[in-house]
Amino acid sequence: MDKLTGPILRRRGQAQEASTTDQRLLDTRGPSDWVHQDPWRVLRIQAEFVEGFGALAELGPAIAVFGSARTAPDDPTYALAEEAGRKLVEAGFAVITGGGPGAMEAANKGASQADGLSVGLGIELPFESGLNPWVDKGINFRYFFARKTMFVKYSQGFLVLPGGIGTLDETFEALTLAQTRKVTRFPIVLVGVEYWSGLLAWLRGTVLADGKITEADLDMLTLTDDLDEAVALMVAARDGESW
Ligand SMILES: C/C(=C\CNc1ncnc2c1ncn2[C@@H]1O[C@H](COP(=O)(O)O)[C@@H](O)[C@H]1O)CO
Repeated sequence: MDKLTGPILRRRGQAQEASTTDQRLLDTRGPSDWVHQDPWRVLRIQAEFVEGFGALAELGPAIAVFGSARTAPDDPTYALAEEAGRKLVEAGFAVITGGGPGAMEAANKGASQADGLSVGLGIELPFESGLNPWVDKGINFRYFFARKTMFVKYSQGFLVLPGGIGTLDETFEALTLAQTRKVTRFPIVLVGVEYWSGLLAWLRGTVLADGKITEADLDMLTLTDDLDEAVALMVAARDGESW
């Protein structure tokens, strides 16, 4: 016998519902464990996309700045991140970070103090840190994948400061999307020659040498210590010039 529960068809021994969907909706005495189940989570995930798209749709040109959550305020990289935030604003960009501490906080601080748009895409973590005080427009996400979509959709370039696993994840996500042409090619600039050289040497000496990537893949990355060069690349890409 066919049994239809909403759009779901069940036949031949598939678990049968004892009631219809609308009966269960109207029955307030029913169990509430469904709010913790995956089908319900899909709605929360959708809500994150809707809120993110709604909040960021009119942002204008923006650059994502990635970098370590652990960069201390007395670390020279903190000052560099602050300067990056400021210079990006002076070049006409909004600055998007992960909204957390360290390099994210510094880039938001530089952007905010330069009277630019300082955006933080925070993430709910088991250890609470919250949005840093220099975020002027913030969204808190539960799901990393929804948050990552926002970085890629609303940034015209990525400026990557020294960082750890989170920074590497974000950088390689951008590289994967650019390599597979899921996004238009955009600048991905690693700032910090000493810090990033080892990674680039390994990519060239092992990954490229073993045929797992091409020279063109490596060309997607720019390595520099010079923030002006980094910002100039972002500007050229935004203005449709070759870079
Ligand atoms: C580790 C600590 C707090 C973490 N808080 C974060 N808040 C927001 N975004 C974060 C946080 N941690 C990582 N991220 C994302 O990854 C990148 C930095 O990761 P890394 O491993 O530190 O390189 C960053 O760009 C964020 O998008 C308490 O110190």
